[in-house]
Amino acid sequence: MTTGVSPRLRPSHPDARLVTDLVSQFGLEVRGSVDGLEITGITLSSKTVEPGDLYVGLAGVHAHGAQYVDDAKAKGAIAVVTDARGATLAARSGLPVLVTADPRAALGALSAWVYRTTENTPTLFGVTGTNGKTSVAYILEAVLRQLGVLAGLSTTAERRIGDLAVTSALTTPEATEVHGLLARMQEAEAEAVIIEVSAQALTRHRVDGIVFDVVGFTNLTHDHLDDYKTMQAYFEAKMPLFTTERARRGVIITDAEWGVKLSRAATVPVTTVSTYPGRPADWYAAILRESMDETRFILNGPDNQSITTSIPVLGRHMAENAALALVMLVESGIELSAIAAVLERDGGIDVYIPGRAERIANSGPAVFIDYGHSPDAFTSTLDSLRRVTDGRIIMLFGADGDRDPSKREEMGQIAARLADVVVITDFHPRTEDPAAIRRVLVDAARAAVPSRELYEVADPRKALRQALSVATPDDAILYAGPGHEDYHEVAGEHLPYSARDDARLALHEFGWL
Ligand SMILES: CC(=O)N[C@H]1[C@@H](OP(=O)(O)OP(=O)(O)OC[C@H]2O[C@@H](n3ccc(=O)[nH]c3=O)[C@H](O)[C@@H]2O)O[C@H](CO)[C@@H](O)[C@@H]1O[C@H](C)C(=O)N[C@@H](C)C(=O)N[C@H](CCC(=O)O)C(=O)O
Ligand SMILES: Nc1ncnc2c1ncn2[C@@H]1O[C@H](COP(=O)(O)OP(=O)(O)OP(=O)(O)O)[C@@H](O)[C@H]1O
Repeated sequence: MTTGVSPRLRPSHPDARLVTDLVSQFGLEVRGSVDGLEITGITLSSKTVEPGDLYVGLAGVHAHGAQYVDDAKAKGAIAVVTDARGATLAARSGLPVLVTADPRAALGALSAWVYRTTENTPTLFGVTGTNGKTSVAYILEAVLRQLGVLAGLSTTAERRIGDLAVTSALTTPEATEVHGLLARMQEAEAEAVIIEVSAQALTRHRVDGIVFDVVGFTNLTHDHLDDYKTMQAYFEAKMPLFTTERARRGVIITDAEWGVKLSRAATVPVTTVSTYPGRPADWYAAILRESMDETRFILNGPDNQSITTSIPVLGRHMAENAALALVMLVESGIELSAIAAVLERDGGIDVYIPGRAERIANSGPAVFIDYGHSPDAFTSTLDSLRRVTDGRIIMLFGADGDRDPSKREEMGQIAARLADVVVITDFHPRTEDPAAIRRVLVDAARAAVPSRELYEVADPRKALRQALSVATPDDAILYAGPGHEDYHEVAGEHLPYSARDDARLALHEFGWL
């Protein structure tokens, strides 16, 4: 069992910077002496402080970071940045304290200065949207690799540069970590860096201090209304990524109205992509062929530019993600003909997206582990699966505790409408009562389709076996939720659980593997 503090990637040979320079650069109020002090890093969690760090004590939802200053000092922090309240809390530590009114708002600029990330910056790609960010990021990285370009990656699943990877805790890391990561990628001579940008990241200043060369938008659908209350507020949280303060140009999927609205609100030059010929857009993607393992599509753009290629993943939405990634690459200055040549050479986009419609085995019923945890993600994957499945679709899922409860009913309804068999289980209950979460899903599914074959099985291991026990080799099982993750979060603890490993084990037990 673990409480899950993931390691961070940060520069291995950081240049030291004088605290006196930092103070004058940012006009900080100093309490204590900083003469001659040098810092080599910056962090806002005492748990991840390294010797020589500037520790930033932020007011949080549960605590004030300055409370942990003794822990930070013990790990080697040499000074603290915090607000007025934090300065009082940090005084006892004896560390010099640098005071600013809103440290979170200053964090991006401070971190960029500490790690010098505004110098020699690689080409920066940012991806946002409710669903598809991780997938687009992996596709961008794959195509860049196929083009011979080393790209660093920051996703919900992992932060990675070449063979060096660490597991992610947040979709978008805090600003201190983003800039440390960027500096590490610069050290590794990455020519490009791809960062998934969540709405929360924009709201909480996590990508401040970065100007992306190209930003991409997938879609905006029901999620995170616990944070934003309305879809309009959620839209307004994402919109600033498409302004000149944060980006140079944008690529937007305009299949739905939110994309059209964003393309109008953006203050950067925008290129649009659609999968509907009737929609006004600069580029159109059309599906040519779909199977459980591959989606082939054509993408046509201005000046008769065209590419026909495939992505080795199930789903129209994955082709849409690929189209967005390809147009983002074109907008970064890469010729489509150069991309077409390497994709032709390699037989398509050579990408592995962990836990996104990931097929577990090629024998027995097709089992897909998918990170879908919103109504639109369910719809997209179930629709795609229906088009390529001869037998029945068995949908196994649960819902996150402590995350937007308003989407649960819709998830239950969609599963009941679009699948043939529904198995409802526990996902990450976190601090909520798992039975109460299941009850909402079960009631919504039953109300939507009273005749639907439905099982409620709390233990996910047993639920998976329940799904397999009713499956034939022609059927498909969609296990939505766990994706790449290797834990279940229950009451503040991470319990080991990998749906991918368990699916392999279960397929063995049933004699399918
Ligand atoms: C609501 C939210 O964003 N909360 C974030 C916030 O937590 P918090 O304000 O509760 O922090 P706190 O526990 O009060 O602690 C205050 C300060 O003390 C520090 N501290 C705390 C304890 C300690 O021992 N030592 C220490 O230094 C913390 O680092 C923090 O700076 O600061 C923490 C430290 O950076 C984050 O881990 C935490 O993200 C939580 C886990 C979270 O779930 N965030 C979600 C909503 C989120 O950001 N999601 C998006 C979108 C995902 C998607 O697209 O689906 C994401 O980008 O991941
Ligand atoms: N373009 C899309 N449209 C609708 N659903 C999608 C799309 N792309 C992916 N999905 C669904 O959303 C799930 C999550 O995909 P992905 O991880 O790429 O999105 P994300 O935006 O990064 O989400 P998160 O930040 O929660 O990881 C997939 O497993 C799939 O079910």
